[in-house]
Amino acid sequence: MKLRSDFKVRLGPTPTEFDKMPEVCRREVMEWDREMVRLGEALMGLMCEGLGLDAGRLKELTCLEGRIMASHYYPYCPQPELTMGLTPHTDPGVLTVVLQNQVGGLQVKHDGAWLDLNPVPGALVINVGDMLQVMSNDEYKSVEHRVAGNPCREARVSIAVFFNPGDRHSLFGPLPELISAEKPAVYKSFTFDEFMTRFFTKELDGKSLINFFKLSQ
Ligand SMILES: O=C(O)CCC(=O)C(=O)O
Ligand SMILES: [Fe+2]
Repeated sequence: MKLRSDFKVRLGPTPTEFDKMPEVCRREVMEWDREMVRLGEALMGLMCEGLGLDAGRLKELTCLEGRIMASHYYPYCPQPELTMGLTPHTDPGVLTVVLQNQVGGLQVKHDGAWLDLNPVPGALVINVGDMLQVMSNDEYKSVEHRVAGNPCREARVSIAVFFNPGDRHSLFGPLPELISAEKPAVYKSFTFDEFMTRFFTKELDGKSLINFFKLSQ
């Protein structure tokens, strides 16, 4: 049984051509993207400041540029306990912004337990992704999340925008400013291309991908 349908659009660094997008929503997608870039820049600035870095550090590293929008449609599921809307995973990129409708089902793992992220009208969910965990040298942790099977007669709809490094071929690793004798690098450096190749060849199971790039301590 198909649990959900997805609609994915590449927004950057090279956007999908306007006339290749479904006509019914192309203007809205472009407008949403413009707002997401503004929001992403503000969020990344705050995350940098939280690490004691210049507010523009992540932007300089092209982290605003690689954007993908994924819309998910989770239909009603008569036996939700037998299935999942989306299996547990962490998002591979830097940050993710998620808009969800009123149905609910998104859960995050906290202290080993799954907590419901009940929808709040007008609110967005912001996830820290694996690349931000790596670049922050474990100061920020990517969040494990999943979506339960939908028990409501109404469909669940969500729209995620993933912020990834636009530069897929340079090496990324813990930022040098955050490495010291007391806090040595936790991860080796790798390209985002290499990271995504591994992401797509493994089963999505929690945090195993990021662990692959850990240096043995
Ligand atoms: O549907 C959601 O709320 C979450 C989607 C998600 O986690 C993803 O696309 O990576
Ligand atoms: Fe996700």
